[in-house]
Amino acid sequence: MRKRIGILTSGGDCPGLNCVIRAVVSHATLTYDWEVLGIPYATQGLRERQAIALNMHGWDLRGIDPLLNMGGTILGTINKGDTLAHIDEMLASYEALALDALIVIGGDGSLGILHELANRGNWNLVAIPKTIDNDVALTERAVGFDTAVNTIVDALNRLTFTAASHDRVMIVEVMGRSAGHLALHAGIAGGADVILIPELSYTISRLCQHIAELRDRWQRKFAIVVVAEGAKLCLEDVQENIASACAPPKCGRGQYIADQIAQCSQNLIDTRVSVLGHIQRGGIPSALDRLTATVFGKTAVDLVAQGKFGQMVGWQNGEAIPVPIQDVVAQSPLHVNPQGSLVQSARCLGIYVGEKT
Ligand SMILES: Nc1ncnc2c1ncn2[C@@H]1O[C@H](COP(=O)(O)OP(=O)(O)OP(=O)(O)O)[C@@H](O)[C@H]1O
Ligand SMILES: O=P(O)(O)OC[C@H]1O[C@](O)(CO)[C@@H](O)[C@@H]1O
Ligand SMILES: [Mg+2]
Repeated sequence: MRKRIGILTSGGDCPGLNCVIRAVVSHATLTYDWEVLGIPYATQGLRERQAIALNMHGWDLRGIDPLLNMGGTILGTINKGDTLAHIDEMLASYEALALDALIVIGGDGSLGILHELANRGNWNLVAIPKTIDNDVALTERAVGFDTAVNTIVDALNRLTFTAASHDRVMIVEVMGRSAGHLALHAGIAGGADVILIPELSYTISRLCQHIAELRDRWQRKFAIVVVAEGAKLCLEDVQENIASACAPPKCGRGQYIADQIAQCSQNLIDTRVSVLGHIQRGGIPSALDRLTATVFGKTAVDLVAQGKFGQMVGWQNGEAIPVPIQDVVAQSPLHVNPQGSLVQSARCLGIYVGEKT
């Protein structure tokens, strides 16, 4: 019998989601002649029993396929809501839509929620990792991360010249509440002098010392500081700074660090803060994200064809392979390894990445 599969995107949007949808729809229809239903707004669409028929090639009048390079998700997404309160409606929807399988594209948070739903409803679930945070376990790639890194690197390139022209310390706040992959990758690739991430706490005195050293020892009058939104102070500094007018969450991490740096020395240090915010989630997907999205989408459809459910498509050692969603959820969010090559390389290049653990 002709299969009917559902597909949804959940969690924060990112570049490359449409490219996954394109690959799934193309492979499912061309190779297997299945019907593909898009569930809008993730769990909300499931709850409201909404579905849109997706056909091959969302071509415009000139025959261009916009899904290859369009940011965001044509299905819409959500990253909040009390799913447990509406669990029965969602379970009933899967049955009512007569789905043979559901392909979900999500980050660690979404995969946890959908895995739970699938267990309770006995759904045939296949997952694809996406997130600019890159914190999904058991995969070396997640759709959207590469584009976000490139977006930040582009911003750092621009900020370096204006920082150098004015002898300023530029503080650049990037996303990453609990994992610092984005800050670390972009910071190294973008030539940052300081990278502060949730996994490695920093001290104000070492931060100030590093900025002073750049100036006094290396005659560098400007500096680039990349701060993840979840960067953490060392415990002793937390106690001292708790009463500070601008301690997080009263202010963002970037502004807080700018204030601390400005007070570092008698010499006036001129600071400016750029919060990149949701710019990091926008833009057209990079070539790498398009490739990852395409292979992930194709592999997910094959897993459905083979009846291999409860699996996420992961990227390991240059190949797309199935990994149990249960293990992914148990091991996520994936944190930066403080002893890993990236942190060690950053340190050897004279970047302050927080204290050694
Ligand atoms: N579809 C959803 N429905 C309800 N709550 C959600 C949904 N997606 C995410 N959340 C909430 O957001 C929390 C964190 O998820 P998060 O925002 O990290 O999404 P994600 O899927 O991991 O994607 P990303 O990290 O890329 O945004 C979850 O633990 C959950 O509380
Ligand atoms: O503003 P929103 O959409 O709730 O999401 C913000 C969060 O989502 C993420 O971008 C991941 O997509 C986090 O790094 C960030 O903290
Ligand atoms: Mg997440």
